[in-house]
Amino acid sequence: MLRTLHSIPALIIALLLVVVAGAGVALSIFPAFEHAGAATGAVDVATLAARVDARLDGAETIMRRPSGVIVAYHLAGQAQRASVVDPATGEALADWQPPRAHRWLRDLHRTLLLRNDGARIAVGIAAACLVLVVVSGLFLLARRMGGWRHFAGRMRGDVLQRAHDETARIVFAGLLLTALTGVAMSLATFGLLPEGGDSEPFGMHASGADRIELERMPALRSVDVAQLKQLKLADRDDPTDVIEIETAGGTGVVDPATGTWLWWQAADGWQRFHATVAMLHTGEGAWWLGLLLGLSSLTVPVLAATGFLLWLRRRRSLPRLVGNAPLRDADTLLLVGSEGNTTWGFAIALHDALVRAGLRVHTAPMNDLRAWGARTRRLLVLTATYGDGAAPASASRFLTRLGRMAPAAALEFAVLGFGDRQFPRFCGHAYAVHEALVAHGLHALAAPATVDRQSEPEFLQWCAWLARTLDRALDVRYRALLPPTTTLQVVSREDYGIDAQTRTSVLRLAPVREHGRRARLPRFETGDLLGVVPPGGVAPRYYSCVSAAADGRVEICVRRQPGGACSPWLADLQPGATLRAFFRAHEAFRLRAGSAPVVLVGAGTGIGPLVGFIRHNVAGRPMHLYFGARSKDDGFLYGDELQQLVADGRLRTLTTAFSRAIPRAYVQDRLLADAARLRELVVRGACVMVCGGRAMAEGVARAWEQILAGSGLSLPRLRAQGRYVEDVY
Ligand SMILES: Cc1cc2nc3c(=O)[nH]c(=O)nc-3n(C[C@H](O)[C@H](O)[C@H](O)COP(=O)(O)O)c2cc1C
Repeated sequence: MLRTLHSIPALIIALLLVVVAGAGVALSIFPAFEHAGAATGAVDVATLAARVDARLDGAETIMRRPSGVIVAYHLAGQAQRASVVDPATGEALADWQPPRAHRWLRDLHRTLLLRNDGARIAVGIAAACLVLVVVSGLFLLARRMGGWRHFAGRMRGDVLQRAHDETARIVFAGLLLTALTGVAMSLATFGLLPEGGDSEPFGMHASGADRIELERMPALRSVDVAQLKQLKLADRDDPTDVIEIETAGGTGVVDPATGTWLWWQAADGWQRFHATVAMLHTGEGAWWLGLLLGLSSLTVPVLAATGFLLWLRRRRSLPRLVGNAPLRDADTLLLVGSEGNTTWGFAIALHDALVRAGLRVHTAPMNDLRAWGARTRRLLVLTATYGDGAAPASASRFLTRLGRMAPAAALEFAVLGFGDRQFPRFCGHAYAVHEALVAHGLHALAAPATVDRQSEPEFLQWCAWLARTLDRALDVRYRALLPPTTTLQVVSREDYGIDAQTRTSVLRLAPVREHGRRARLPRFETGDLLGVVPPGGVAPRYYSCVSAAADGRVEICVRRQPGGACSPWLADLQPGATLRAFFRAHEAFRLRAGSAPVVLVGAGTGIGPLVGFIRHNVAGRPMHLYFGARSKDDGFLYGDELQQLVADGRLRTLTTAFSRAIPRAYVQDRLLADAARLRELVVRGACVMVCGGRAMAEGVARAWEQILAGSGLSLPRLRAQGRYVEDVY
């Protein structure tokens, strides 16, 4: 609902807003320019009027522009002239004319807003839609960030998602202000808001033919120039004429014979409201605000374009279900909680297997649940987790809806969570759903199970358990929903390791020219994952990228797993061979920006992304590497290059641990030996990046717990701050 509320109006109004906002941007920047040229100095209106009257022949009207510039209309010969005047002397400084570009843009903006009824309605609706888009976008963003508490926290997602979210986070206040004031101005142009200021002066005359000097008029002396909008002086040739004045505080008429008020009406609430709205919308009168609003509006095209691309991407990867039974007929309800859609790949495989096994299955997003089907006997939930253990987009309303539904004691259920162990609340949403279903009276078939980073074996293991529980054979044919792939060619390879069966190879790959299009790599960073589907295979295997797209090639480390589905094939590819692969962002394993020291810990192929970070460390940030291999001559990946990186200062220290040397040592032993130095580094703000197998990562985490003991810091705290990150496989 929130997403629909956000995307549909966003798409409809994006174009219109780009035009209106575009002219608005430029307009809102003009007050800032004008302000730069405004003369300053506090005087009252009587003094200003006297000075102008003394210096300029036939001065008729004095205006103070919202930017502070004073403009006087006076006679020059027979013609009327407008001059910018110096309030300190009343002297004309230059002819005044609004800049041509300003006039043109103002006319365009106003034609859209004021002259043409259709356009006025469209712009009014667009402004209302913008309010909706900004507010719904704000809630969506808060949800993605894991709640309002984390609203200012670190952004996650790929480049496109981050560009959209980060821009929105910065400019939402400016856009909301523009939208709300735009709605108010639209309502006012349609007469739906009162204008205020009901009474008008009528038939006012000077009390005598003799006029006192402007400078001595008490009414004009009581008004500061900063308050002035417009002052119309009395006609010299008409002894009965009066002085009319409009200020920020109200409107009045002054008797030139006495200099006192003939009539005064203070601005009422509505007039003040409209003046404030106009000032907030246009920035006229507050040049810095105009600049801020202008810059926010400038981001509308960026938000529209990135939002559209995100929407398109989500739509393209939506799943297609075959043989989906209506809820009322289904004995099995399969609910899916997903945001990036990969969980749907598993759900479709399970759906098809259950249907083949003779069950009547209704599969739907978790948010679609409104009631239990009359024949539903079991509920299966497959859900991902986002934010800080929160629901993914397609499950955001599930728990609230469940709370409103009737208890269903006859229903049995099982939950399978999809997540990433590197997040502190691994599969947090799956556990929350399990508990809510138990609390709702449903019967749990088992404790929640989990799948780490879309692991096919873990999923198949759960399916095997389900088959036994249902007492049915389940033929699960999983096909990952893969993103578009790129063809890569092996350019070079280096092999490490004595045993040919378990050798590790470093492969360097380059993009290939396809369909006549230039060979180019999609964007990816060091530490992101390269997904490779082996010939005849269905599920991708992921390899950490050593290089980044900016390096112009893809570099990965592949360790042959005897009997493995992908690595023996991949590691045997010779230069010239091609493969198809795709990239997956691995946000949780990015090098933190800044100059704080970095402790890199890796073993085996885990060295890959760590070497990449060091290679890119041209600024010489302090980096300390702990690397575990079998021995100096067996599996010591990048041995020569690491020495070189130490020599040129990109790597501060290199500490190795060889598990097949005498005495044998593991990286965690080296870490503990350096405990005092490492504790000091972390206390001073260092971050830690660990890459390698699970057993190594667990050993390393235990070592860090000991290292940090008594330092006032803890591993969970470092993890929560994003200062202890792992890439574990
Ligand atoms: C922004 C973001 C936040 C995430 N937060 C968590 C989390 O808190 N816990 C977790 O176990 N997994 C988390 N994940 C990992 C996803 O749950 C996991 O990749 C899942 O397989 C995605 O499924 P989907 O593509 O169907 O949405 C997060 C992923 C992203 C991109």
